[in-house]
Amino acid sequence: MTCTKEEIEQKRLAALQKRQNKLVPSVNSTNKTSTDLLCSPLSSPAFAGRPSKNPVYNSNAGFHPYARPPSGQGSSRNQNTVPIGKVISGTVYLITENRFEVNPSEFCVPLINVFKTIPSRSYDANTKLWNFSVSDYHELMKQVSSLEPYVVLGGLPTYVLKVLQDPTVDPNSIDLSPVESTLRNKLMPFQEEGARYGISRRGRCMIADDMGLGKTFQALAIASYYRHNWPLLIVTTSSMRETWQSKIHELLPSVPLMNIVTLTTGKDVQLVADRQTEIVIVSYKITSMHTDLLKNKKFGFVIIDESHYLKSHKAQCTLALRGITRQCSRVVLLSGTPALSRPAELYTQLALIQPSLFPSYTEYGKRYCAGKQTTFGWDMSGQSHLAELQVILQKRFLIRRTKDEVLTKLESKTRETVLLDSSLILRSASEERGLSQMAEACLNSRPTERHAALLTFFSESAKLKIPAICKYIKQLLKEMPSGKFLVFAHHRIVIDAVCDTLDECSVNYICIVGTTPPATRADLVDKFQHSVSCRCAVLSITAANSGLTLTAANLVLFAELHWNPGILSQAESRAHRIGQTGGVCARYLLAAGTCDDVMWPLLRGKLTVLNDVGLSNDTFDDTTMKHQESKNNITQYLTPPNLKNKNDYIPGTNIRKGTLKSEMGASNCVPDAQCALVNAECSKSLNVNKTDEQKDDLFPDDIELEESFLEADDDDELLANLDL
Ligand SMILES: Nc1ncnc2c1ncn2[C@@H]1O[C@H](COP(=O)(O)OP(=O)(O)OP(=O)(O)O)[C@@H](O)[C@H]1O
Repeated sequence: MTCTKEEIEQKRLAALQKRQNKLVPSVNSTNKTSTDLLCSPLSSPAFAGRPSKNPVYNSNAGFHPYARPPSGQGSSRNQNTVPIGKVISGTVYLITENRFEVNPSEFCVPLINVFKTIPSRSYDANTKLWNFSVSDYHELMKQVSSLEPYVVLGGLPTYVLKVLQDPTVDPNSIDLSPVESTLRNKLMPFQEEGARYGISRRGRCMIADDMGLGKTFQALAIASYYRHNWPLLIVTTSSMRETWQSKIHELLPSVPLMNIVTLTTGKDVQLVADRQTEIVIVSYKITSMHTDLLKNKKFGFVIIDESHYLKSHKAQCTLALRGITRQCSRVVLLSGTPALSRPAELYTQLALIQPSLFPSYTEYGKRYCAGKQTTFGWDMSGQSHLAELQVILQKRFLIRRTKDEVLTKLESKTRETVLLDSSLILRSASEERGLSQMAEACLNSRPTERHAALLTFFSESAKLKIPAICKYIKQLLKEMPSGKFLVFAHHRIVIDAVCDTLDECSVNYICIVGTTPPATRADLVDKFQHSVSCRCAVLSITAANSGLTLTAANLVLFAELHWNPGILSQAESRAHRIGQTGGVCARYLLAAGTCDDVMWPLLRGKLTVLNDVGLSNDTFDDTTMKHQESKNNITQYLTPPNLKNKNDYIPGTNIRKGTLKSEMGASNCVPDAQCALVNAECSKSLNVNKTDEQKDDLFPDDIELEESFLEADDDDELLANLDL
């Protein structure tokens, strides 16, 4: 038997009536009838001054106070279709330290009327949302509660309110005289400010300054200030242990060398337990191997260098450090790139600094990573409420300065891309088809399959790029007869090919890959920095992107990309840091039709997210493009035509949106303005403001990606990343 429309509506009303009756106890006024409840918001201050007929009357359903008033007042929706029992929800989040915004699920007159009673209200015509002063937060929430249960706003989480109310210590009031004078006298003014910040946070913070700004100096200054809390544990990458030891020796001469233990093998274990040992320096790997030993030492101060390695909250090393830091009073994290690609990567580090601020990873992810539950668990690969996260980071966790801000004498870094000569990127028709399929798999397959597709594409592209890379380096050596430069690559075959080319051209160089022993690295760096004849450093992107100072170079070439913008930024900073006396150019060698075509726009999108949360001021947008000399027509740079999906292409051209070709702009067929628009669209579709469908369009998890990436790597860089 089927019901008529009227019968259905009657049943619906009866059900609603029942539900409203059930709601009675949860509403403040227990004496109200269900009809009162339906109409109760009408008597709230939000409706003051409103004509009594204003609530939309539905002949079947009665008054519905939250439907938008009839036409002419903004909404095109049919008022009569709004069901009585509908609840208007909304989110509240910070947009600056002093203001918050409300984003209701839909237009709602009573809510707007409440907004209009708040003195600090402000309407943003761009977002079409209302925002208010934080000082009016409780007042607004109190007034909105009078609209319950029809309007329910999710307020600011308790931890956000706690951060806002935090009594702050003025860093300028801190006296640095307890810091050992040798170090104190060397600190630059911004480094003093960093040390003061750390002390004002009671020794629990992150120094997130740009690479090469002397985070080591600042961390040791904070540690020296809290010397009464030692023993001090320094956790760093295996290649940086010796550097830390020599810095301590140089900057804190009052610590006897015999009281510093650099734990490299099991045989030093006894020394850790020794009572006179004041400082222990360990790698991440050894931290996980000897967790109990380190816990027993009861360190009072822990420095975690390059803390962005702690991306995964489930990794063994993270768990070990959680146990060790929980029992100590001071924890200082150091990273120039705390999140390499997305907000989810920050959680582990933040939880080490303040274990109890965020209730859980899930809560953090739901709020700041647009966390969504999927059939495979939570997807935390997105981003949300970035402005609020930025406020929390700045108020509670970290200090970050860029080179531009503090090293005014340091010349700026420029970034260029060179489109390699495609006539040298030889491929047969079947290889061409294979590449097209790989590109298509990267862009269109399911996220789980996409990882593998990208890895295959990456390694196939490496082989193809080699002749063009080598030709470019030969050309460069001719055009630049003097001056030093760095060449970063990932695959061993590319690194070997670059070394062979340098040998062929009789160029003196150093090479650092994952298997280069830490002790040898220091000698190689010394040779590059000081030997006039040594012109080039060939470096593995994964093994040598951090910790090295190679300021003798003014040019940094990237023969291959990496999907992590932070890794590339770190690598560029080997040359662009304190000690650099000239300008630095970072030059990316790209080949159209290879995986560069997929990775370049991906990188730009990821950087945009980090900019939004205040963890990067970098973009790849201002990169200028050059061409390696070629006899061939530019049309060969087009992405293979069989990949075409009409929506992915610039109308009227063969150019895929956001690809290398599209970035070449006016020179070939796309007017500049159109090109800029396309690139903007492209970065939007990559990571920023993603819709659910677009999210599916991304490589979801760098951690997983990197693990499989390392497995697929034919170089010993695997060790470099695992033997941290
Ligand atoms: N106050 C200072 N006086 C002299 N040299 C300094 C000072 N601060 C930093 N340096 C030098 O600048 C270089 C970079 O310092 P450091 O390695 O501490 O930077 P960082 O921020 O930790 O870099 P990264 O993020 O790349 O590890 C080093 O060679 C260091 O000796």
